[in-house]
Amino acid sequence: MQQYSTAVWPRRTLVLIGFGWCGTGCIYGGRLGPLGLAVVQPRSRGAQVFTYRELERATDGFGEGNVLGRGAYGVVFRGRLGDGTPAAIKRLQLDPRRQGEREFRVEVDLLSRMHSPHLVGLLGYCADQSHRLLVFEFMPNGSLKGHLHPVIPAVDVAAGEQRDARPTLDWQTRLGIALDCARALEFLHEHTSPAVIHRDFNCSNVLLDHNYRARVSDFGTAKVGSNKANGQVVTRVLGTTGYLAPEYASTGKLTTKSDVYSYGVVLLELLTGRVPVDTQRPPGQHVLVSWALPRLTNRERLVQMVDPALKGQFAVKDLIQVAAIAAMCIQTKAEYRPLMTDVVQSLIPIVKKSPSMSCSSTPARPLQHVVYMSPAAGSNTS
Ligand SMILES: Nc1ncnc2c1ncn2[C@@H]1O[C@H](COP(=O)(O)OP(=O)(O)OP(=O)(O)O)[C@@H](O)[C@H]1O
Repeated sequence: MQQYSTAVWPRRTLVLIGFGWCGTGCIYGGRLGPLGLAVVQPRSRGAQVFTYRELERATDGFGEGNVLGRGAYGVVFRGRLGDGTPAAIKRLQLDPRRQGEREFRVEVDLLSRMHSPHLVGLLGYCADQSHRLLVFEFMPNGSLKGHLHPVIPAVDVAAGEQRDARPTLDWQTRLGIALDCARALEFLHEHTSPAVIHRDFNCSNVLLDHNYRARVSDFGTAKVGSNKANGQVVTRVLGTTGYLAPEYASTGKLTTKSDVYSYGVVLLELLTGRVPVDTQRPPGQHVLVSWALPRLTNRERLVQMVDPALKGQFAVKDLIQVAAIAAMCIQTKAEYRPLMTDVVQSLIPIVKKSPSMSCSSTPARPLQHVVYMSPAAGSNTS
């Protein structure tokens, strides 16, 4: 029983009490609401609770035309809430082992407490009978993956189209995205106590707003670390192929440095436009990290490995600096990888050169700098 997070909805006001886990079950305190939430007085703005009917209305009955994307745990729909707010509504598919239920609880619990302009905000949720839905801020430019690695419809491939119709992200936009993501992870690792380890940082979990500013999403598999250095915990290996830090993949030993490795992979994707694992490429080029590593420290080979779409947009001096950051992040030895604060500080002067990017060390929206968390919160058994 511990830690408080707030959840507010128009008619009833909630504060979650003891929203924690004990083995496979949950412990709650106070008078119980839909999720076992205790009904008490408001403390701050938080996530709204929606009924299934409200979200059904918001998405025109979860129509196919409103599908924004599909992930491992469910389908995401575009919607408009009763007050007109645009939203992305994720309807979780609960499997027989109720895997989705655990992700739902972790996501509601963590995002109700953590507020940063670099994380996708949770507007609310629905736990009506067996329905589990999460309501997020709508990010009009979708995922970074959709921009870097667009899926070309089969019909366009047949017609000889090589690329998605959307313009390719330019160098400065990519740098800005790299900085926003670094700040998101810095917030989780260093401004939250104990640290939160995202555990599945990859380019499909980076979403872009109307200005192509990035925010990190998908906290369903996140872990709250211990109070040890880097919040080390030993856990079941979850995550996405190509992004897993070697020590985590082989031993399950998870630290904030596992996220730093995944960040390095995303940085490589931004630089090269390549996916982390591509078995269609010639031998020796299947795994992005192994292909890129020797090139990152060789000026000539480095320039050649950059996404051809970025030709003529960058100064080689800046490229070398970004490559050096990527090389540090993907080091095999976790302890040699930098802290995300170091990454942020290294990127700021490079991004600053662009007049279009805001890169003051104070974010545009006030950052809630320290969020004290119970170690049990988010400590899902997986
Ligand atoms: N807040 C949002 N605003 C706009 N689009 C979103 C939002 N959240 C998700 N999407 C879209 O829905 C897609 C699916 O998201 P989801 O989080 O379910 O899965 P994923 O991250 O792509 O994959 P996985 O769950 O396997 O990690 C995203 O790739 C994105 O295109």
